[in-house]
Amino acid sequence: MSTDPRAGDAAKYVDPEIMSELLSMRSSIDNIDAALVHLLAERFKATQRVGVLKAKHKLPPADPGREKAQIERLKRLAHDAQLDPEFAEKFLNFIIEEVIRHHQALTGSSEQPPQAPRDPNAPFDWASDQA
Ligand SMILES: C=C(O[C@@H]1C=C(C(=O)O)C=C[C@H]1O)C(=O)O
Repeated sequence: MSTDPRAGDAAKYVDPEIMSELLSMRSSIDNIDAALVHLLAERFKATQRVGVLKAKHKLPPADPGREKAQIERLKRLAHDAQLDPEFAEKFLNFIIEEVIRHHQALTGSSEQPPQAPRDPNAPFDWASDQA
């Protein structure tokens, strides 16, 4: 029985010579996934600082204009990098939703973020929530 965490179920049905090629590719995937986790951790530290600033100065948790610009920018970058721009948009919206949830928790707002996927053209209606 294999104890290599990269092997997964493939060890049961993949020939040994193909398996070593697969394991080598999975090593790169492991490194990339580790980098993604570290990058996300740094991004959430940065957005948490923004959330503290917003709470301190009573600013709304969401900024739809900033989100729209950021999503458009990342879609252009994704396109240039041969990554599906629609996927990049969904991924960023997923992260932003979580960030807004954190910001709402810091401000004590009960506003629920819109369900994913967030429409970048539909502004988050912070003002009406304050009425
Ligand atoms: C981080 C911020 O707060 C929210 C989260 C954003 C993000 O994760 O990129 C962008 C805009 C805001 O809706 C910000 O205002 O900069």
